[in-house]
Amino acid sequence: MTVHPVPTGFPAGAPVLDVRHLTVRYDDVQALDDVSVTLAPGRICGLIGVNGSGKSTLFKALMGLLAPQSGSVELFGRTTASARKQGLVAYMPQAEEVDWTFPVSVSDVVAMGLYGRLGPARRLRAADRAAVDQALERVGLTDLRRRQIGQLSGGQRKRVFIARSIAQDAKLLLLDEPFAGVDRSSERTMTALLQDLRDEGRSVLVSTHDLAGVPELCDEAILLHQRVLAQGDPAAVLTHGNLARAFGPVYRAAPLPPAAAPSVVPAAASSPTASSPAPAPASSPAQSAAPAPAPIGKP
Ligand SMILES: Nc1ncnc2c1ncn2[C@@H]1O[C@H](COP(=O)(O)OP(=O)(O)OP(=O)(O)O)[C@@H](O)[C@H]1O
Repeated sequence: MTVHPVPTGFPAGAPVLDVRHLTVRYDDVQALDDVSVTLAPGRICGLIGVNGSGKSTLFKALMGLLAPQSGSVELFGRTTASARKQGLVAYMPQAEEVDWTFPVSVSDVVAMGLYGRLGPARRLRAADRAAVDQALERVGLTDLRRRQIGQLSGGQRKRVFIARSIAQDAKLLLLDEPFAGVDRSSERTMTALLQDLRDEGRSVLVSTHDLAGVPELCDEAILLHQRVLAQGDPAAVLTHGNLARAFGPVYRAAPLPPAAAPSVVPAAASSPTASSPAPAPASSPAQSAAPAPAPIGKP
């Protein structure tokens, strides 16, 4: 398959993701405070942070699923709505946000990645069916294509979403904890797959609690704690000092070198409200509406 890593006319070297001064609140909870990040084409960026540090909120803001109080998001130099309409971006929400009982098969879900380019009847043409088949084959799920989506293992479900983004030919993948609940073997398979997609010129923003896997998987990392504490080369970002700032007392009580870090950072690690380096400004306007859950039918 010929892959065009960025849309035609997109300036060479421009960031595919450009977030500036993004601030998001849920009523009295400050989730993101003045977050600015960029991502270049053909890069995998790990998004690291304690539970509650704002990772999922950032993904939802990038997808336009919630409205920030201030700041801007550009994907491929355009609005999120425009990038989504053109199928440039694919999003894998956290597993608990997906209704796995939805009566659709594995191949139905993968085909949903094509909806943006189908007519209102959503009838698949031969080329569309071929794209679904190729995507399923690429993630190793051809044999399970007729299964109801909920009848898959955790790792297989994650691969369905990656297949959907491949069928869609998304240039930017936003993956919220794709390794959660996935065994080591599936994690290795997914790591190789994401690196292949990266090598085709696609970009990936991936949140993970697996600190030990970051240097192998990622070209760069962002350490988030309401604010961006550090962004850059994983070795420069995942230092003792930065990890202690990001993870608080739990990390300080049992510091570990990144290479030997536990595969899952304890969920009991301090929340931003417990050891916030970025206290919420009292004057920020409140956001009362919770973001809409990501239905399985929307790429
Ligand atoms: N719908 C909501 N309404 C109110 N507060 C929310 C809502 N969603 C998230 N929050 C709060 O916003 C903050 C950031 O949450 P978010 O889910 O973005 O963190 P996270 O880094 O993704 O956490 P985790 O690693 O546990 O998934 C937390 O304090 C959380 O409790």
